[in-house]
Amino acid sequence: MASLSTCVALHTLYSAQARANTRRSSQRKLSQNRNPKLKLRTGPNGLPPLPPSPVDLSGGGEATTYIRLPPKEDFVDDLVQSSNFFSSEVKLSDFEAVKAAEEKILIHENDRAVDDSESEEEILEANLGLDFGKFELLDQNSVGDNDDDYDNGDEVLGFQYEEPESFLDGEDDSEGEEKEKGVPAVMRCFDRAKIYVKAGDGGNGVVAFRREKYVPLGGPSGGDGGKGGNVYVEVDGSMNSLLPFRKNIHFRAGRGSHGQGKNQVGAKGEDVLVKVAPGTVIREAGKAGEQGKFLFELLHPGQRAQMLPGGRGGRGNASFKSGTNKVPKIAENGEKGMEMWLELELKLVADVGIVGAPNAGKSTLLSVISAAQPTIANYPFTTLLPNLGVVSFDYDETMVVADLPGLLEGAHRGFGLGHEFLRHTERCSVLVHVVDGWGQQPEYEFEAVRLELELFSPELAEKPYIVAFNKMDLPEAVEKWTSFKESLQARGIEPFCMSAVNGQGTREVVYAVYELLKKRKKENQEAEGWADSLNLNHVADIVNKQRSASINEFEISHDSSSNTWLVVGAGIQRFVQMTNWKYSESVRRFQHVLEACGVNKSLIKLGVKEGDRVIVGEMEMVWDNSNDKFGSSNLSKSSAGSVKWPKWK
Ligand SMILES: Nc1nc2c(ncn2[C@@H]2O[C@H](COP(=O)(O)OP(=O)(O)OP(=O)(O)O)[C@@H](O)[C@H]2O)c(=O)[nH]1
Ligand SMILES: [Mg+2]
Repeated sequence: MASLSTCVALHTLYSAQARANTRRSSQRKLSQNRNPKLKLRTGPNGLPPLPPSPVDLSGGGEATTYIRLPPKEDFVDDLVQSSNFFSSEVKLSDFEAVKAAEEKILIHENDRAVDDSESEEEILEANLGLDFGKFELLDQNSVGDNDDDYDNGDEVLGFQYEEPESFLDGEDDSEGEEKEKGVPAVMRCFDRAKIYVKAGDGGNGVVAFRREKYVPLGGPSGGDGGKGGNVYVEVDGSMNSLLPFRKNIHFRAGRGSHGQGKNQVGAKGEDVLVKVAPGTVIREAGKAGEQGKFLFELLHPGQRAQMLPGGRGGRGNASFKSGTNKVPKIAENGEKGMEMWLELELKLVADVGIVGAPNAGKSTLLSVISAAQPTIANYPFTTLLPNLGVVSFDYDETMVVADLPGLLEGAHRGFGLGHEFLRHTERCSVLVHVVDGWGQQPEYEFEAVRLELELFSPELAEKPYIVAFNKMDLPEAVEKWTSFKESLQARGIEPFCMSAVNGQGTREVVYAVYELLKKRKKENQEAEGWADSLNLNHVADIVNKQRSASINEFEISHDSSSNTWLVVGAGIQRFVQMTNWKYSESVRRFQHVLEACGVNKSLIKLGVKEGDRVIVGEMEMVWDNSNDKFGSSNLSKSSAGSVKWPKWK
């Protein structure tokens, strides 16, 4: 297949320099390293296959240090998983090797005769594109030493392949691994998280009677339980990632206090506030591998949505007092707070997204047009996380620009890093496509990245975009510019040329983007206005509606093999959950309710027989034909005729 290289020239140049530098320094540092953990074997060309050193922007190709390094494990993980770091060249076509590895996996899957353990190892190697044979274990001393080695800038890397840990404490392991394959640990959970929220349970009501001097027969005075705490989700403008959910994923609101004597109502449970970054989409967690139901998205700082309302407090006996029952010995349990798993997904709220192949100069462009200071270096995947910058114009007009990690061929299928962040571009109104003018085939690079965008999402490909041909300060780029321009013009696209490094042509690009953005915003204004007026509490409203479901609405299903009848209905199930069975009057009330809401009648109609099991919520009973009521050793069969129960709310 024709070479799709974007960086061949760069890497040939770089690799000669870098190898000479790194060989010298690694030899020096190897001798300083007192406790090396793993040693790299010499590569086929006699040179150690070291990862490329970053090259400073200002230093014109001089080796320099990283501006900010991720923790060592992440760095190693990243290196191990991105096989291309081991080769001296990184190019779009490099991922042919990965494709070949994929095919290898398929062959292994088909070939049942291959020994399992052997094939597993090969598949792993194929996945990583890494030949484990290149490393040899020298010393298995404590892992803690690694940090020291790292801090000293030691170039003997402790390569260890570790299973990526799930961000969900053991839940949905397989899904997480598949989804986050190839992403360094520091980035996991950055823009996706799965959290558990639970509204507070209501406090229980109590049975109490007033006893006071000179107040004979003081009457019932058991207070109601307090309401459980609510769960809110709020946008915190200072957050720009979902990183806090990497460690803390459980959010439980406080339960309401129980009621007390002297008609004291229990205190309300404490609310819980889940803070998310602007641009977070919230979904109900779906089954493994499936996307859950969309609930809402929070865009602006300060926006707050009530997610789950707390459970209602149970009524105390004072609430059950009536003309016919002046001494009620009955109280309710507090209502259980609803719980659910939520999927959070952060999509950056940027106006403009800068996309392009790795090393094209995206971060350099952002650093020139805004005050943002992204890491810039002469190696692919310098940018691991999106960077945001604000471009200011006259009249206080601004636009937010996001610089995204580079896209590779196959990115939509998970190669490289860019796909992890493509979703961020979904919210951008306009894209700037930076093309590396120093690459071997800029037209091909352009096509490949466009195709990735299309494959990821057709809507993304439809977004208006501007093409910026970069590195025009280099003669190689100038040579290619004319043919690139002509080929794009033939397709009706008018590309811009610029040199991000010295700022030439960037002004034109920025103004063109801004014009496009203004036009786009105008078009979208109506839709945005509609979106802003959305009711963010609609989830809580649904829960409240479910709670107020009538007790008369239920469905009965029958399992003839076990002679079981299942009565399902939100109202009646809630009633069972709130019934406090330790009071005998509760049992009578329960019988009465079943009679009144028509469960008994329906069961008789459907042909319930003596001894059949009937299940309502947590309650299991046996049908007793003698008086058409449920019978059970626990349940009283006495008539509840004289008990007046309050209307169900
Ligand atoms: N000569 C020249 N070099 C440039 C120009 N723009 C960027 N570079 C260099 O290209 C290299 C890559 O630049 P970055 O801005 O890090 O590229 P990127 O697209 O953000 O790369 P990734 O984050 O890895 O995807 C750096 O060494 C820059 O100095 C330019 O206009 N001219
Ligand atoms: Mg970058």
